[in-house]
Amino acid sequence: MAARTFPDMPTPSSLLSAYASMSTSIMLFRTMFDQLFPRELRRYIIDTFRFYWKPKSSKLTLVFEEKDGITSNQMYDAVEAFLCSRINPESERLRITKSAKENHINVKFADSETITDSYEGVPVTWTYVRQQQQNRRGGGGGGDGSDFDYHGHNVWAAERKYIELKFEKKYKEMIISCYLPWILQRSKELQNQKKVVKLYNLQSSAYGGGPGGYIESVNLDHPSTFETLAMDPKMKKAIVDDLDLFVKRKELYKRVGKVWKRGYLLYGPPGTGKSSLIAAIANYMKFDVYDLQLSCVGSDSSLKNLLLRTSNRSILVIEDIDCSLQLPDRKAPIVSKFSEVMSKFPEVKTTRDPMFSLSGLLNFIDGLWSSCGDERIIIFTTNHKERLDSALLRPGRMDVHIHMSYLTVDGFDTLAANYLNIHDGQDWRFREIKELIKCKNVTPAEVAEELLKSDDVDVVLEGLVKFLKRKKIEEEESKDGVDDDDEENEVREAKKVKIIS
Ligand SMILES: Nc1ncnc2c1ncn2[C@@H]1O[C@H](COP(=O)(O)OP(=O)(O)OP(=O)(O)O)[C@@H](O)[C@H]1O
Repeated sequence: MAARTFPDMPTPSSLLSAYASMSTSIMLFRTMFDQLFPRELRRYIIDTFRFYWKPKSSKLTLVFEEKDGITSNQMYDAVEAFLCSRINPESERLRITKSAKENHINVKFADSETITDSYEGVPVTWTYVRQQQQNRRGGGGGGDGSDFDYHGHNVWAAERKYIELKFEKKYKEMIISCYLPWILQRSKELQNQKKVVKLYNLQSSAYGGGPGGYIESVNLDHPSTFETLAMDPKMKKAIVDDLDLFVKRKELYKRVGKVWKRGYLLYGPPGTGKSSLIAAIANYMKFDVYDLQLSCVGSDSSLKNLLLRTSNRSILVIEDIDCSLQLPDRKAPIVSKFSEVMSKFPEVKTTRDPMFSLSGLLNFIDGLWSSCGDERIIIFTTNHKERLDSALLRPGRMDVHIHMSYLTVDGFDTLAANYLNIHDGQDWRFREIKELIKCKNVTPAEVAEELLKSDDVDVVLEGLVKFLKRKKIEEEESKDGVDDDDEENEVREAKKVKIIS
């Protein structure tokens, strides 16, 4: 059979000559283009051409930066928490962390690791990125571990962390208006389930707080809960109800234009459980605690930097406010430890504001959080409420005043159950102990100390009776001068939780 021929097929030699003439034309065009147009115009034409002819990607990438300026990015935190719950068996790289105080290992997303997820059937890809960036500033420094480059600039490495979300462009609306809000909600639920509450120590860099402020967190391993607190049961209930109401009222706060925050003032003698109550609130709410050392804040601006580093759903604690702020007048400047030290060396120039003021603190509580704070609790503690400036106590600043009293008989029942596992009626000495407690000012801390002295219940209770009797005698000896009315008032006050607003 004769071989079939294709008359329209170009022959190899015709293909070769077509290619040769085409390359000659291109070279000719290029030479003309180079000769006719100046360099800048050529570049402009080429860039425009490239812009319109670049193949368009059908994918969109959203970037979640760890920081938004100097404040933390709530969306990044939410996504990070959410992705920890999405780690699957296919993951190839995971980050493992554990601090000395933690008794479990944390498994986290490692850099460059990718996780695929889907929302309403739309596939999305998450990638975690960590980048070392070299920053440069002129002169000085070096003591913070940074280096100098060959121009004498101070160079230090900063880390940029971000998470990328990639998906088909056509789902942009759905991802932004449905998927991301769902992640925010989900991360909140996950946070509520989290077992570990963190404690951050807020102090400015001048006092060892690191370049931007606070030092690393530790787990708040405080065992105190509302069950273990020796406190009037009605008072406990009033506090728990107030906290529950506060978290439920997001919409109300928004509607009336108030910052979603609640201020508590805990006052009472030392050892009555103010710190224990803070820990109980943190454990109940699962909120992290930021302990602000006012005496370690150099100026209004470092206070601002510190407060901007705190996150939502947290408790800001300022203990012993009367000792931290020594001036009763809110307009008067408060010379901080830092300023006090620096004032002794006038030759040392400092770029810091010279003083830190109470009005700075108050403005912050009101102003700063109105722009970037949600679901915040602020707790002040003091042993001397009467020494505080009325500006601190007014509603809106300190909404609930809680008097932490000396031990009550109900409080003793709680301590006995916690420490000795015995209850009222199980031991004949309870009656005598309660009579002594009723007429004596004894703190829960003192009684707790006695209850720890032995494992033998008899030894402990006998020791406690002796301790209380001894205290009674001591107090009676030094009683002269103490007004009975004052004591009665104290007991009456003890039963109060004052909700101002
Ligand atoms: N109301 C209480 N219920 C249970 N334990 C308490 C209570 N008050 C004190 N304690 C015990 O006493 C210890 C010290 O109490 P805590 O530090 O909470 O008192 P405080 O009022 O904060 O004292 P300070 O004013 O000196 O800081 C606690 O660790 C706890 O063991």
